[in-house]
Amino acid sequence: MEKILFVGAGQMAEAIIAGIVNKRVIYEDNVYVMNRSDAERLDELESRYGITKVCEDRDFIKKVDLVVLATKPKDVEKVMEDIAPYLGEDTTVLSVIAGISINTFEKGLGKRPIARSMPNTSATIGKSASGIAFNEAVSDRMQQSILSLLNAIGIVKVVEEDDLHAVTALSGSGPAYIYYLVEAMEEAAVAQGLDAVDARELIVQTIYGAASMLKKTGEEPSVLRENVTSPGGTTAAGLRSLEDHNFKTIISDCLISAENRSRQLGSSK
Ligand SMILES: NC(=O)C1=CN([C@@H]2O[C@H](COP(=O)(O)OP(=O)(O)OC[C@H]3O[C@@H](n4cnc5c(N)ncnc54)[C@H](OP(=O)(O)O)[C@@H]3O)[C@@H](O)[C@H]2O)C=CC1
Ligand SMILES: O=C(O)[C@@H]1CCC=N1
Repeated sequence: MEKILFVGAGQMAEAIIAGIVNKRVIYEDNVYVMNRSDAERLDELESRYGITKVCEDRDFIKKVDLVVLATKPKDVEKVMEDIAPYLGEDTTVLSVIAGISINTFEKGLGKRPIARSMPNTSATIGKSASGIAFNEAVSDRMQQSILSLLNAIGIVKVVEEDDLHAVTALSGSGPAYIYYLVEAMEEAAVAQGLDAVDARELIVQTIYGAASMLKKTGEEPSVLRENVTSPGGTTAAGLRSLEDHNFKTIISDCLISAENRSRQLGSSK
């Protein structure tokens, strides 16, 4: 793949750009970005990553191999209208937009190679957990190129398109749940008398250590949990409180709400 153009220059576009440029999957000279109106933002991305902004020159879109759509779902109709006339016949489109189906893109952009993915913002440091589905027009070669891109920013699972709603709820939104957990643990620890800075460091290391244990030992989470839990001890007391508050139901409701919202975003188009 030679040239990539990001349409949309927000949080998610930057996370992917940072990941692929820092990992050298593609030279920054071959990465381009455009947005709707925020010129300062394009300058910021240019100077931060050495990539190139595309402003008025819509014909440039014809010259790229891959267009990454990274706008909000509500803007998708307008974006498709804006870029459709300029897409080359074989240009592949990779969406990172939550909820919007491949079928919607085929209708708005014509039958062409389309990949629909769901990365997360940890792409910034090469730690995204992404899901992806392709339409049948994406060649094996292009699939491999796109998978290489997503592998460079973390891990990627190829899934049935419909499962992307669940992936969005799980790993697309997932970092926010973990950050919320950190906020809650920190507030509670400070209320118990710990220094906020110490508490933050202890929490981050605890989450990092637990995630690393899961990854490195390959052990079941329930086994690792039991290893921590002494009979009649502190962990058992803490876990009992989580059970009393229906922790698993809370998490299940959280994922179902997010999945439903992803479906709604798609069906309102
Ligand atoms: N943030 C996250 O954690 C994740 C987000 N996503 C998905 O990524 C997408 C983008 O999210 P996020 O980066 O947070 O959003 P932001 O609001 O940060 O960025 C949206 C970008 O889209 C641009 N834009 C809007 N309309 C147009 C248009 N007509 N033509 C060109 N550019 C346009 C905006 O430009 P301007 O500023 O000039 O208006 C802006 O640069 C969403 O669809 C979301 O579902 C997926 C995974 C994770
Ligand atoms: O909140 C959202 O809709 C987007 C999709 C996944 C993460 N952020």
